Amino acid sequence: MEAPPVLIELANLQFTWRGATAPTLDIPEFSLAKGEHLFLHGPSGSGKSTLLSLLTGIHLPQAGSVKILGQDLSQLSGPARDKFRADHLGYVFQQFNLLNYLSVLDNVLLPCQFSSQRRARAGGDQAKEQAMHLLTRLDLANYAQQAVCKLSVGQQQRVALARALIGAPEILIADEPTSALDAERRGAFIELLFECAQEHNTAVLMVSHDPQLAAAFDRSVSLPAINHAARVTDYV
Ligand SMILES: Nc1ncnc2c1ncn2[C@@H]1O[C@H](COP(=O)(O)OP(=O)(O)OP(=O)(O)O)[C@@H](O)[C@H]1O
Repeated sequence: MEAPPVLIELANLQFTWRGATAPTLDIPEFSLAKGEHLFLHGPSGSGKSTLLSLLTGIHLPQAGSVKILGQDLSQLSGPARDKFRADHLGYVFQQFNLLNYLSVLDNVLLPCQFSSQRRARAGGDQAKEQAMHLLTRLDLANYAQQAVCKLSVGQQQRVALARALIGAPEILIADEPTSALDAERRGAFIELLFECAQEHNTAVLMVSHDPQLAAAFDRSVSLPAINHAARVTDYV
């Protein structure tokens, strides 16, 4: 059987925050294949959020390459990277980042406003139907017209998932998406996330501190703690 296409490919990546005494990230290789569910973990400060900011093209590495769907992000201008992100990446944030003054349905539809590709894949003028399908799947259909601020934390989390998946982005990135949920609801949320991602043919890269969640994933990658002392002596 042919290997599934590679969606994310990092090679010889180095990134150092300004003023840091050691590279924040030094990753010889890293990849995510189509359909894969990858768990990324590591101690606080190991660079998980920094890595996500490179995968989403918010920052660029000083060395090496970040290729998403074969596109080297360093070759794109800032606005082109913003468009590329909106077209191909769904993102679930730790604090959800929902717009409180909009309804649940309008929050879910937001990516279709920023990306014509996502809108087309969501059915164009029928995007509302895909949004309602996702909301039904996530047990939120009755809340579609409610303001998101009236929802519980778990419900808001599911709205954030629906928003990330509308228009079937190739990659879903979830940054500590379960940290606001209790242990029981964490497992259920991950299960739902996988099911919905599969329906939309979306690969999943999830970051979490919680090693107990790793078992549910195809593969785990661990970022080591940044050893400033050791690196500094390296340079002496
Ligand atoms: N904007 C920034 N400017 C300078 N240094 C930064 C910046 N953001 C992060 N860092 C530094 O980069 C290192 C990695 O931080 P990062 O937030 O990526 O780690 P993390 O693994 O996501 O941590 P946590 O699990 O606590 O969220 C830390 O030493 C941090 O102080």
